[in-house]
Amino acid sequence: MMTQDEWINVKQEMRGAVGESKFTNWIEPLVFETLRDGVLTCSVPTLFIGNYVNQNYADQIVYLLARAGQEVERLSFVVRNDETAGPQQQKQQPAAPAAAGARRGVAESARLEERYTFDTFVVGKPNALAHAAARRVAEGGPVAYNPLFLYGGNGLGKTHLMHAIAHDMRQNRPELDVLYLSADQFMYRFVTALRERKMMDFKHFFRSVDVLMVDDVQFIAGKDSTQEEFFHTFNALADAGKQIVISADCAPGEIRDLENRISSRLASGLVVDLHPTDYELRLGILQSKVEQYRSQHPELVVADGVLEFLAHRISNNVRVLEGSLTRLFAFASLVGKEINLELTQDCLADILRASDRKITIDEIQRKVSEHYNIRLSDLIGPRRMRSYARPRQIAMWLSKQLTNRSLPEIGKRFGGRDHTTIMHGVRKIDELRQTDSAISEDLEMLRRTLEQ
Ligand SMILES: Nc1ncnc2c1ncn2[C@@H]1O[C@H](COP(=O)(O)OP(=O)(O)OP(=O)(O)O)[C@@H](O)[C@H]1O
Repeated sequence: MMTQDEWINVKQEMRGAVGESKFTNWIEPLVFETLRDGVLTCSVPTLFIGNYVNQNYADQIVYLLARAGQEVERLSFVVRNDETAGPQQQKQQPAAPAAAGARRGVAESARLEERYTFDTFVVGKPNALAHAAARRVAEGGPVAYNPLFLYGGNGLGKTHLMHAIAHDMRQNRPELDVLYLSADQFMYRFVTALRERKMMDFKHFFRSVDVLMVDDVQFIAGKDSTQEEFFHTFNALADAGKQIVISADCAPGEIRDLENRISSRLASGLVVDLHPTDYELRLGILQSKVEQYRSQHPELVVADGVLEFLAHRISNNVRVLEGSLTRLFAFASLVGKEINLELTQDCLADILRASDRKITIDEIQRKVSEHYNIRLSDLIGPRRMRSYARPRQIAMWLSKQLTNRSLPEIGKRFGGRDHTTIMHGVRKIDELRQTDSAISEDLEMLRRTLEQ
């Protein structure tokens, strides 16, 4: 025989032992129901809580009960609803919404854009690796890349690839619960759960998925409690062998104000970079978009040379490229003309002017030598001291990233060096920026000033 008061005392002792937040999350919701044949039964809002308590706190609770003179061998949990709640049910929110939402499938995650599929994703050198990794994750099997971390600049296709993974899974493995959402939606749900005191539901919701995809994770950097919760969610899922896919605008180690333990966890799977588009990829994307449009508007005629012109002149960002085409299509159908070079130049004058601003290797070399306070001639010249060699490799890396110049062309601008030297320099910096935060910060800073 055990009284409610004795149980409350045990709970209060647990409060002291586990701390306030764990107490609120896990112990407070336990409502004593019966003690029979050495089995203490409590009701809980969700079975998840029961399982969690069993795994993490059962021994401690049994020990405290023994100290209070109660012989308990094990704990058992039943899920309560409003009608069956025990006499001292706390102000716990009903569990129904989370339980019902638990098996929600892809459709109940954030809205997925229909057209963001693998079929509509054009693959080229700059995004081949990211595409292959995304495909592999969508296929499933043993979780080889966990997490898959996709990063790259604006409009390079991160969201498209994430939606493509989700679409693919929905089609081929409908039994999986796939949750896709942006990091700000994660934060919004977290803050709402806190405010409405529904943290249990929140935790249950996120820990019950098979695949978690969080887009633009840089958004939670600097938001302390959201980061913390994200970290726990991440660990719980990863430990349970669930697939996680994350995207951001830069590499894990380069996300400002993101705690180290989180960035190193994010970097613990496969980290893949979507590089700025090159001419071939831009042309391929343009051709594919025109084909898609023409399948519905066969009257559209695009003169020879227009797509090549656009692929040459418009920036890396695929969003800008798409926007240009959409404007051209609208304009052409309005005036009932074919899209030729003249119409293109008229219609896109502002976009073309804006993308005229190209970063040059000269500019990069100047900025880098200023930043490291060395002479331009030393940056380009033959001296091999580390204090020159490292900035030189950084300038090579930036030239590769921010211009469309080939390795031999870059080599020529660095005192006539061979393209293999440039390749070595670029690789070295690629390695260092993963491990050396000073270098990765320098790169980010230089990139920003150059892109202004
Ligand atoms: N390789 C590609 N093939 C076809 N379309 C692409 C490709 N890359 C990007 N796009 C298109 O470009 C647009 C921008 O892509 P997306 O939103 O995925 O970029 P993002 O990397 O998530 O950008 P941001 O960081 O700004 O959110 C989308 O309409 C997408 O369909």
